[in-house]
Amino acid sequence: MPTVKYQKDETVMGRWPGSSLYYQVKVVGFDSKSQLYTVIYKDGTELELKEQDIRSAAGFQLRSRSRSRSRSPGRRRSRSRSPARTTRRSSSRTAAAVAAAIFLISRKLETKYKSQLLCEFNYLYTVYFPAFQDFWSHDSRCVIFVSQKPEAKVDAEPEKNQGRYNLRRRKDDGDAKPVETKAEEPEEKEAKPAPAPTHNNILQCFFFLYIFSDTYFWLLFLPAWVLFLLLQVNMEDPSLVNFPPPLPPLETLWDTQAFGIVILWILFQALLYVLPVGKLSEGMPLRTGERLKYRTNGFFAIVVSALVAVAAVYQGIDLTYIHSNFLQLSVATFLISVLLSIYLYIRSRYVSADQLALGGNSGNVVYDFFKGRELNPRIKNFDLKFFCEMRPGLIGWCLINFAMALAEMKQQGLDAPSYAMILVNVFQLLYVVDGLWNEEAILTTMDLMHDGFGFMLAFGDLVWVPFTYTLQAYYLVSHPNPLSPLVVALIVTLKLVGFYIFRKSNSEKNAFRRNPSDPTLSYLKTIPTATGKSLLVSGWWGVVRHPNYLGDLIMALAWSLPCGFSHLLPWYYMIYFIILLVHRDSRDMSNCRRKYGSAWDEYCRTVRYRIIPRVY
Ligand SMILES: NC(=O)c1ccc[n+]([C@@H]2O[C@H](COP(=O)([O-])OP(=O)(O)OC[C@H]3O[C@@H](n4cnc5c(N)ncnc54)[C@H](OP(=O)(O)O)[C@@H]3O)[C@@H](O)[C@H]2O)c1
Ligand SMILES: CC(C)=CCC[C@@H](C)[C@H]1CC[C@H]2C3=C(CC[C@]12C)[C@@]1(C)CC[C@H](O)C(C)(C)[C@@H]1CC3
Repeated sequence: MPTVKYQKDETVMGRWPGSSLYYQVKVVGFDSKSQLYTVIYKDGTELELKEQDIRSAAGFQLRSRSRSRSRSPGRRRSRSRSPARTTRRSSSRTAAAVAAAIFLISRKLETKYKSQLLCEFNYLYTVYFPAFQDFWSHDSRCVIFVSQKPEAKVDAEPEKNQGRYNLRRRKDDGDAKPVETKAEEPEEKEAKPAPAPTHNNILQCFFFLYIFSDTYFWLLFLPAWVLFLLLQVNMEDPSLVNFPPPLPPLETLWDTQAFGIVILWILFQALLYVLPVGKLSEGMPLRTGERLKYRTNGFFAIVVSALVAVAAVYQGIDLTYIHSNFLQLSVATFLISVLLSIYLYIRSRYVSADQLALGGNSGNVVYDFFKGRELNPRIKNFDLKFFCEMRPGLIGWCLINFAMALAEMKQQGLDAPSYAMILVNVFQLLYVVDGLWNEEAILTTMDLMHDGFGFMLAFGDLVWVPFTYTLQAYYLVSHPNPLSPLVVALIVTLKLVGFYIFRKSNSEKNAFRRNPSDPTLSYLKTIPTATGKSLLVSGWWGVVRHPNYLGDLIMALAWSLPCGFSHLLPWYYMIYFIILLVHRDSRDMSNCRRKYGSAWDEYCRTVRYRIIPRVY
């Protein structure tokens, strides 16, 4: 191609359709008739782009940096010419609030991390106040930050969504029938400019940023919160106003035996995990195109663990030790999660860029330690993230619940556990067993596909899940709540409804992602996207955007109801879960918006509610 601007095999930056994001692409050809370049993205997606949607890689970096001099008159001119910007600039109060926020936040951090923080600001605001994303993504400081990250997305154009492109679906795409062929159209409609953020939005944003993005805050808060809950549940009258709860002497928190027991438990689970029993499942394709293999024998692991636990009881081993030494066991597990996170951080310094997650590589040690750098840390075939997420904590949760049932019988002199305890035990066991039975499905979740493995997940999987998800059972040990058979029947019905929605919707998406041309799913309507993947727009995923969260929330309600309404503590899981799922939904929404662009907007227009039909 001697006369064209970009040559075959040249690495350039190509605009991602429907957005103002640029990725590194390779030129594979030029069609002189249509004047279109065929380019290939790193994940193998081929697109046809016009010349104006391509930038030279070197010039691009330079431009991004030079644009950072925000006081340059040229820049000011180009920004104010954009109609969307004019609207956004209308509020000088907004600008003042942003400036104040930036100033205050920047003072918190060393200069080196400022730009990272600004991007966190953008991310958080995107999550809480999506309108702000558009506004902020034009800020040059963010451009600098993202352009410094390896393989990161780069936003270089102030005039958003003006790119015209011609899409070609990936050759190997085998998705089910599309509901429309929007992505095949040569021209994309102009996206509506986002509404201008208000002064209050900005201040709220600042508040969220200040509190939530502070990794130090979270690092201290999460363990302290677990400690607070565990101290509360031991009290006769647990309440938020018991603050601070009476602290036991510090030296009683450490117990070598408890530490040994936790280590043995993790090793036992690790042994079950490596046994050549069960299926070897393939994970989703990585950025490199590679697919990792996972030993999905979780169901086998829980069955063996249950048999061992029952055998131990028959051998006279007193499992109520778990109840009476709960605090010590949690402290030991916390220590293990910290040691594991340190190991994960150190090893992540030696892996190639391909193996890093997209978040969590900011260069700020504490932030990266918390978020996790490496995507799939493995020791040979032993996948640490997958193992921790699905085994010691999850199966430990059921073991603890079982021990609480024994402790209830002992403490209250019962021959059998109470109805409430049985319901909590059976419901949560069903949830875990279901997760392990469908273990393959976890390979398509956000955590496995996108998140790095660091303190947050290590602590979440090993400490948070087994020691806070068991609070209802723990609570019932010393707070009996008799239930009539009618109430039992109603709660069971609620649980079954929730479970049905949860299972059906998760299975539908999982089956579709694994094989989009699965004949059993051919009745479903889909929307094609530029990435080659399609979005389900009928069936469960046509009712709300996260039907699986809806089912999960209904189940959570059924877990709390058996504990009654005397205290807030057994409702803690329900409250936490609403916050977690609303946050995850927002995070997922902005990720999908980035990934799928206008196709995602189309999906959101068709399926209007996020989690609860006609409500939210
Ligand atoms: N008990 C707990 O503590 C807890 C905590 C969190 C989550 N969970 C449960 O874990 C399960 C997994 O949750 P998750 O947060 O990972 O999210 P998820 O809902 O399973 O996955 C979201 C992903 O699904 C894909 N997707 C979204 N809409 C789609 C559509 N219309 N058609 C096809 N694909 C679509 C997108 O990924 P791609 O397009 O990239 O495939 C999106 O990123 C849920 O059931 C949740 O309730 C439980
Ligand atoms: C440290 C904090 C506050 C959060 C860490 C989050 C972490 C505890 C959760 C993130 C994804 C969750 C999850 C399950 C358990 C809790 C998490 C790991 C899950 C394994 C529970 C069982 C289900 O059947 C499931 C669908 C397999 C769940 C997948 C997601």
